[in-house]
Amino acid sequence: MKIKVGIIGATGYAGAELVRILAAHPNAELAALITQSYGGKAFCEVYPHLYKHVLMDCRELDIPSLVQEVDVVFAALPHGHAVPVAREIMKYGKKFIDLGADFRFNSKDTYEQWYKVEHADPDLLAQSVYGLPELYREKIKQASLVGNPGCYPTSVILGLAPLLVHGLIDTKSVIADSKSGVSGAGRGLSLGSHFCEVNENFRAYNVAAHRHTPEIEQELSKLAGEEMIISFTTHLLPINRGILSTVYAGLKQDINLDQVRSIYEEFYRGEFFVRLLPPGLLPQTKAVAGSNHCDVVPVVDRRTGRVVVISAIDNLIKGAAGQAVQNMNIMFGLPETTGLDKPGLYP
Ligand SMILES: NC(=O)C1=CN([C@@H]2O[C@H](COP(=O)(O)OP(=O)(O)OC[C@H]3O[C@@H](n4cnc5c(N)ncnc54)[C@H](OP(=O)(O)O)[C@@H]3O)[C@@H](O)[C@H]2O)C=CC1
Ligand SMILES: CC(=O)N[C@@H](CCC(=O)OP(=O)(O)O)C(=O)O
Repeated sequence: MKIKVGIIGATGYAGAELVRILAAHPNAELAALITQSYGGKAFCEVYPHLYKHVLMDCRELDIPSLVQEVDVVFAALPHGHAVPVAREIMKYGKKFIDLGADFRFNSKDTYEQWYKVEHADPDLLAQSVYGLPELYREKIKQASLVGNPGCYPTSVILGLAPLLVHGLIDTKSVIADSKSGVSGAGRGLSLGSHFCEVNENFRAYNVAAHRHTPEIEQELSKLAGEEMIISFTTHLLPINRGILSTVYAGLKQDINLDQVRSIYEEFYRGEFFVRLLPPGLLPQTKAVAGSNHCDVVPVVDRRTGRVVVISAIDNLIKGAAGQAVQNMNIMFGLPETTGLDKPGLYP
């Protein structure tokens, strides 16, 4: 039996990655590719790399007909747009996975404050599960509505989780310094994404104001069991895909690297997608590009008493579409790695 899938926002960068992954997924069947601008056009005209792999046309959203054809719907839309769509689709008993920010928050007020839109359905928000499988697998199994994590939060939370669960770091001392490739900004045109603005350039943006800050703080606070506030700075790298986060935190006790590494080994034992790299290797964006892996390495700096954690993901895969498919696999009782077990591309 194949899971019938609809994708709303299939023509964005995250949506197109969903299409690519699901076209090769042995237990999924693409049923509807929904767009706002390309109705009636062949999908492979919008994304030629999928010629001969995806034969469908794009179409516009019509919920009554869509729900007759699908078991699950993914939304890869700008924030604010998924809520009304999820509400209608879920009335028909269909599962819903949102790649945007509309269902990630425990608090409607926090979402509204940072995303500057009203949340149109707080009751639905309360039903959603935060879709980070390595932390919430059991809840995701029961969920009908999943808020897929943001790309930067995935890298920072997976990097710090073992240290927080073991109470090893000073929770007031965390600084996360993250860098992303340009596909993180989506396919839409904007001055900041132009070739001449990005190429041979490197800059910080949204300093002390990035909207992923409260999402990261929400999850770190749950892991720590206390309210956490962090410094979080994002930077734009002149590459297509990839996020590298460098996270600094003060250690609360004298602990050596071997002890820290064994805590990570234990925490991520059995997790295929999170790779604690062996001594001598450090995470890099090229080593995860095209795969659903999150590479992690903690380093103890005994001179400063800090731990430095480096983590890397592909923002479009573990940071978006791959993680969303991982969630779908869990929600439908499939092995979690189905359709996602391929290594990335190198160079
Ligand atoms: N890019 C990334 O690395 C990540 C993205 N995300 C999230 O995923 C979502 C999609 O991001 P991304 O793919 O980058 O964005 P894109 O800008 O590349 O794509 C947006 C998609 O949404 C559709 N769309 C845009 N505006 C509307 C609207 N008003 N009504 C209906 N559909 C609309 C577009 O349709 P059309 O093409 O027809 O105009 C397109 O399919 C966002 O919420 C983003 O935050 C999450 C993690 C990582
Ligand atoms: C490089 C780049 O611009 N990245 C985006 C990623 C944010 C994103 O995808 O945000 P939501 O999923 O929370 O909507 C940014 O920093 O805004």
